[in-house]
Amino acid sequence: MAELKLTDVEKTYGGTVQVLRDINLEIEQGELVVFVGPSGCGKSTLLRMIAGLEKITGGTLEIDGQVVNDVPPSERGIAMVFQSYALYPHMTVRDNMAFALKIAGDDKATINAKVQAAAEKLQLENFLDRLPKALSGGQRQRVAIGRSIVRDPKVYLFDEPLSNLDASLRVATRIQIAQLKEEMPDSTMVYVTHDQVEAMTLASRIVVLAGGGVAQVGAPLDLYERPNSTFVAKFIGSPAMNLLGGTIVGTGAVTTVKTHEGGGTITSDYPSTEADMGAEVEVGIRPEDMEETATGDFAFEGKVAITEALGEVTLLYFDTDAPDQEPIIGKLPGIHKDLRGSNVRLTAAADKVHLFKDGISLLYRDQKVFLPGVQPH
Ligand SMILES: Nc1ncnc2c1ncn2[C@@H]1O[C@H](COP(=O)(O)OP(=O)(O)OP(=O)(O)O)[C@@H](O)[C@H]1O
Repeated sequence: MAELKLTDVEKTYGGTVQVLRDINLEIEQGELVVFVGPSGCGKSTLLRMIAGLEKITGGTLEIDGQVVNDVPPSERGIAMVFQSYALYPHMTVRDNMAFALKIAGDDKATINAKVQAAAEKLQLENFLDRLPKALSGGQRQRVAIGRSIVRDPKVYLFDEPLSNLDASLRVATRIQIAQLKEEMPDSTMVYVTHDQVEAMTLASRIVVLAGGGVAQVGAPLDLYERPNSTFVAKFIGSPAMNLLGGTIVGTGAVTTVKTHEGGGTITSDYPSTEADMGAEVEVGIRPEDMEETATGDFAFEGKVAITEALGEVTLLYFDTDAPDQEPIIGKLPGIHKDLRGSNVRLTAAADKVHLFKDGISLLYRDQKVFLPGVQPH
């Protein structure tokens, strides 16, 4: 039985403004599911509906087999960790963590044991007698997580828990959350973030939300390797996947495409049928899958307008002919500042060349794909 089951869930504000629709998701016990999507797509709203902080205006939400649409937050068996920690400033770490247990009427020995166990999991044993103001942001967030752990909830909900932390603390706390999840393999977690690295590294599955619906659900590397639409292709991965217009000139078990910009010919492992001959498609190649070539097939040839040498890699930004076309980006290992101003041909292995028709991957054209009417940014 799914720990969390959302069936045709929708959210309408004020009877007219629909922000989410047709949300169908099953989250199994032990999963860590991450919601990502462009700003305003409804990630927090969906999380808050699961928590019971926001009314569900259509569909059903089940936790552990029980419909909980009208069950108050405190009776849902969930714990929510917010970006803002929400600690009581005048209470020590120990008292913050013990608070909910005291309210619930647990005895002192039980409370102490639970607080101690949570503090050990979160490396907070040495801070139990401090006030929140004497802690770093990362430590405060761990106290907030500890406050959830002591309650042993069925589901943990995290709403951008790391977004108030600076870059290095963010990395350290992200790794602690990953370790914590490993120590609690049976706990179910739902996590909202803007951060691609958090999504890719923490998630067992990612839910890409956009335009009020679910664009794709899958394991992080599935979404990276087999995005179902140009939207997901551009949203997952940084810098974003390049999309080149092209015409199919060879069909079968592999597909050959002549590209418009930069006039190359490239082969993709995506299969096609004879009926696809001559079809207009978009060829997707990630910057990191582009290779420089002097001979043979290539996807794109152009003049390098800008180089960004980052140390281990160099990003090449190409001039494109079409005024509304985003720059084509290549990411080559090593330092290549000298390529600025020169003509470069880029190619990619056939298994790294994605094909999309009308925004939908050729691999997914027999499936229902939700195409959001918004562009990722
Ligand atoms: N009380 C409200 N009344 C009307 N519209 C609302 C209300 N609360 C949120 N919205 C709208 O619902 C949409 C989803 O908001 P939500 O905060 O869930 O998005 P989000 O994906 O979490 O965004 P972000 O990534 O920027 O935090 C937004 O367009 C927002 O303007």
